[in-house]
Amino acid sequence: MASNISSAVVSEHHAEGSVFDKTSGLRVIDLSNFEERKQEIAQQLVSSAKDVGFFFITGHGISQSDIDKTFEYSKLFFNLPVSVKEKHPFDLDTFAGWRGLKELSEVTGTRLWEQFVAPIDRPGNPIAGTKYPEDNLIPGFKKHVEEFQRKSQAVAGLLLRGLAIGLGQSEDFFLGGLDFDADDVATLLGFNYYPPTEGHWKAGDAFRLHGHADYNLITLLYRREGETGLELLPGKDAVADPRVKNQDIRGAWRGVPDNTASWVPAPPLKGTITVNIADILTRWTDGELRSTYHRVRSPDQATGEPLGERRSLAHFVAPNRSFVVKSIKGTYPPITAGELIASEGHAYGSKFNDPEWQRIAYSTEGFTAATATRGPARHALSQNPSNVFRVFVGSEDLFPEEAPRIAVA
Ligand SMILES: O=C(O)CCC(=O)C(=O)O
Ligand SMILES: [Fe+2]
Repeated sequence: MASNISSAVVSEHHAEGSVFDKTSGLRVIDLSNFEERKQEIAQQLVSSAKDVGFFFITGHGISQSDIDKTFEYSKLFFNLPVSVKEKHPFDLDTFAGWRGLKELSEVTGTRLWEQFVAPIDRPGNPIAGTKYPEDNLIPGFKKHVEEFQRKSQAVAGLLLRGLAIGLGQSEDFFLGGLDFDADDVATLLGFNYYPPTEGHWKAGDAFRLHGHADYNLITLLYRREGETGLELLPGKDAVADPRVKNQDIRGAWRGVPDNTASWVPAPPLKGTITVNIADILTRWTDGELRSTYHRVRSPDQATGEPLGERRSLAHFVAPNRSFVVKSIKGTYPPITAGELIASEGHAYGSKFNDPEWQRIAYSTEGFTAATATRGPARHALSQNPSNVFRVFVGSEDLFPEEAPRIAVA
């Protein structure tokens, strides 16, 4: 049984020792004493990975002070002036770098999210030396990112060993591409910053992060207590999405319409890391393990959610770029992890000037009463039914240093 979980949030202890979070229904998997318990852990991991593709882990050994320190670096980075951050722009080939509110608003339709995806800065990396601010601006930042990722990657190693065991493969089956010291290491630490919404929205009817599935192998998502908003769409994943061709699960920067019904809230659970299966693992396992769509909804004042800033850390664990991903049953053609990652980056890049894609991904199709009944959105939507997201870009005062590029009808 998980020891460091508050009994107030975890309800059911099932006969076989499984623990589930009451709010989200997600399984809480205790990784402690992995070597002795790996068969049991393996069964729990595979069950969750096949079912929702999301779960919480405890007994992971990452200290709260390491996590807190990484969140402190997040503050230091995002507090830098835009003129500094934009010197390290998002790179389409490696998925690393900074994406600001203005850029993301054009691609995703939301103006409530800023991201810095931090690489491991090895000399052989094509973007070596280009993605970090000068060390005197944030002393020790790059070094800390590497140390933190090394620890987090060790936890990912346990998860991948467990998943391999549970699938009847050799224990190191998924570890082949995870050489952290190689020059083509591709694992990244995503820093997400969602600005405060207080005074701008009265209800939880805008999205901080659009619905998406992660492009990488497996994600360890670090969140802060009380920072709600993450929602999942069980059953809607990379394989189930008809817009993703069955023979081609690769990054496509797919947006799932945010109006789709049945999003399940998954608030953070004290002492745990949230883990999700991502596209490369789905591809590798012929769709057996699910890369599930998820998003971050803006807080709803009516239900007392905090309206202040929100931050998260997404450790996007990925095989090294030269590693060839071959699906177990041969459903998908072999491809290098580097190509998969770059195709996701380029798909994102191609959205800049593609209004038709934005229309399909984020706006009206299937738009239902679920959103239409919520406060300001309803009114604004009635003014401009063509795109629900555009109605929120009127709040330029949120980001005074950025001029609005999208006209509000
Ligand atoms: O901020 C969150 O809770 C989710 C972040 C996420 O899904 C991502 O960075 O891919
Ligand atoms: Fe994600």
